[in-house]
Amino acid sequence: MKYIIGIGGVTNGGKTTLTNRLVKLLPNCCVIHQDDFFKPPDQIEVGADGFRQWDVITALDMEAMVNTVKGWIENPVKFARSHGVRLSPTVELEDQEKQTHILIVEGFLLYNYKPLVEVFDKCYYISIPYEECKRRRSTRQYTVPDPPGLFDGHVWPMYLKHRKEMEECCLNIEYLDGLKSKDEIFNQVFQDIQNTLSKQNFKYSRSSLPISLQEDTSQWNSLLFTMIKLIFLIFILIHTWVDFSTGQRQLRARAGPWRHKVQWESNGQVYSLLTTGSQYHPAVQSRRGTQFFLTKQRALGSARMQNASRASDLESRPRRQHPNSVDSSLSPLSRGSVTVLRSDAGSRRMANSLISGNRNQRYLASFRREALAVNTTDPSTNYVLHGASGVQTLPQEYSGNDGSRGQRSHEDPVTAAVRVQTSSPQDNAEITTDHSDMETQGVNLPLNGSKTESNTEDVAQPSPSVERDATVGDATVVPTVFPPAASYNITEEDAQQINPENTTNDNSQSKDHRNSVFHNVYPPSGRMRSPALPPPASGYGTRYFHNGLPDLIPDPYYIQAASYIQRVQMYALRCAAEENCLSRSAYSPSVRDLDYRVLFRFPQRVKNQGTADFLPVKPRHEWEWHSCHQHYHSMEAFSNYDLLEISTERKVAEGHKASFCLEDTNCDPGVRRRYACTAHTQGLGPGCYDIYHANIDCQWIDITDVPPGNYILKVTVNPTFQVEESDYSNNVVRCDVRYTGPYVHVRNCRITG
Ligand SMILES: Nc1ncnc2c1ncn2[C@@H]1O[C@H](COP(=O)(O)OP(=O)(O)OP(=O)(O)O)[C@@H](O)[C@H]1O
Ligand SMILES: NC(=O)c1ccc[n+]([C@@H]2O[C@H](CO)[C@@H](O)[C@H]2O)c1
Repeated sequence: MKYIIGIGGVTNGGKTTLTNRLVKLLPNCCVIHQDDFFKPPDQIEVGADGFRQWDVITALDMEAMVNTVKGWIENPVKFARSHGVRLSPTVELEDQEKQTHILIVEGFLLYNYKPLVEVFDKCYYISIPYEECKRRRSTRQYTVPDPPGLFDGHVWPMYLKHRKEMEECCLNIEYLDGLKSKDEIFNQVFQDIQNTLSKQNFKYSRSSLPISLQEDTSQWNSLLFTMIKLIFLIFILIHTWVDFSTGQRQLRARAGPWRHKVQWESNGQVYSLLTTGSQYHPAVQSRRGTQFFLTKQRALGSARMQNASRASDLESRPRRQHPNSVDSSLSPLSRGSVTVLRSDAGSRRMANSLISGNRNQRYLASFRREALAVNTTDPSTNYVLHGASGVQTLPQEYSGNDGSRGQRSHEDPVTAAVRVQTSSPQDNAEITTDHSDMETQGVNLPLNGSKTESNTEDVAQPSPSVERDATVGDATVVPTVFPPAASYNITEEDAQQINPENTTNDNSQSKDHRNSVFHNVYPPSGRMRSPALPPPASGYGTRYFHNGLPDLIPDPYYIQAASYIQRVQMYALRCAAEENCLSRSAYSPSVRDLDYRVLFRFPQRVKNQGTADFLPVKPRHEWEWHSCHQHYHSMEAFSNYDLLEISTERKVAEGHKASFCLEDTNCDPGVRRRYACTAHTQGLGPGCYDIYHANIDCQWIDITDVPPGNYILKVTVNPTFQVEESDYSNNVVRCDVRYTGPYVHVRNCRITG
């Protein structure tokens, strides 16, 4: 049985407050928030009144919203699971027919869009008078804060207009007085839902609904039977848990082939990868003297010791790793001999993507794609996939090192689609963007739509505007030679000049090959093959946009769209350690390579909305080469990540400078990509976006030492103002973070200046 409830009403009427309370008490209840289907700010029309028209139906991606509702109708169990909604245990055991599933759709413009109106079984509408509405609204901080005069100039007039239209439509709506207390409103609605459901003979489990329904003896018998099945289920779960918790200890005690097990955890789900052990080469001290976390106290026997010496050998030999692949020593998946990948947790829930809290099916595709993209550079690689409960699984970010910022993939969407198809519906992170009080979280299932629209286009599918010509593409032109020490950036045209044949030097033995270990050892002049380029002009040589100033703006929607927790073992974090992406405790000598770090991962998208290129401060010859990630660092700090205490804004996790490689990952329609990290041209042109997916290396805060609680995530771009911008007030995004241990809920991301 499916029951869809609409909770509409005026802004700040108390829709979200009511919804959150209902969700907690109604069984198998999912929520869709209309606010999560707002289009991104730059797609919101500016009216003749000068205001962005937020309060009209075209500001929302209603098609996506309706599709999301349809997704629930098609399969509420799958939907609930994929959005992290806890289902009552009986759902697993009962007939589909007997199950009750409830969907609450909450929003300010629910009853003005016909395709949506048609789905409701029950419509509520909360209203409050003008003064109260204005008062409550003034206390609110939306993702995009209200400019002065918006309420009187746009919000309230639009509310009156829409309400009139709705009333003329003769819908059967139950009006609620939003001036009543929260309790009163809740009791009224809850009672009403109960009555309706019992009238319709909906059957609830007694434990999940706090009213007793008429039950006969046969129902009691069935309940008893269900209880027995439940106890059995709990027994199995405990057994599995005990097995797992002892797993790591056993692993340490054993040695030899097949004993090496890569384990990681994403949003509460544990994954593991068994390898022959031959793929793993322990890290050695880095050239830069970074202290490594790999401990010498490993008790893994002689097989490992051999590996260790092999690793040292490797360090002194040319490393022939494609820069777009992960370090093979850390990446069993990128080699041919990978053997077993399995999901210990059975039905695996993947970390990226859609979310309880941030909600849109189209996001789902894009982030799943991202999550599922495995860096398999070797086509001969075979995978054997096991799902403990028969659920098909694919490797996601099997380690912390699935890709660096220099290795951002622009994956073929077809491949992506295929991968998405093979994923299970459970492959979703639990991310909440609900803007209500953090305590009232419940089992929200927000599906962020608005954000979705643009992000999907930007991430999941190649934007029509993006010109993916060979000179900028990841795999084609990479200048195999470098200009002499000079203070300029190489633009796409420069790259062409340097490598006029537009070919890649494929001889990996050559010292000029970009992957050659000699590449960084020889002075740049030794690698010079092209005529010297003209001396730098001011502005580091860009010939495109050097008038005006750049203006970076981080995308708040992007951050909250795909945040999750990942637990990764130390030895899979070698590059990260080298880049100082871990907190101090990771470098303690007592830390073993099988110990876990807890990583709070999130994506980032930064736009240059200014009128000039954002260019690295350092001249090119001063860029620092990071061999682990195979890219240059062109400025001291491009972006900082911090986790703060809410009241004092004190840092609770040692933030770190985000690893980065500036590039035009994507551009607005009509704007050409000119900077590509893989072509060693770093910069961000006006109208372009520098995108960092949540599953790349170092795209996190190491929160191993942070206790569960509520925090603020602070993301700052151009934190030290090294590069001049026209506006620094939009460089910081703050988000509300609720960290529960296995999960993190990121909400209310906003630009805070
Ligand atoms: N019955 C009530 N009495 C007094 N204050 C209330 C009541 N219900 C909600 N509020 C307060 O009003 C504010 C807005 O509530 P809420 O977020 O639930 O509204 P909303 O209708 O979802 O708004 P919007 O659609 O604009 O997001 C909050 O500060 C909330 O605490
Ligand atoms: N959620 C948002 O992105 C957003 C941005 C700007 C304004 N709003 C307001 O939200 C209300 C509905 O809940 C509307 O009145 C919008 O003005 C929301």
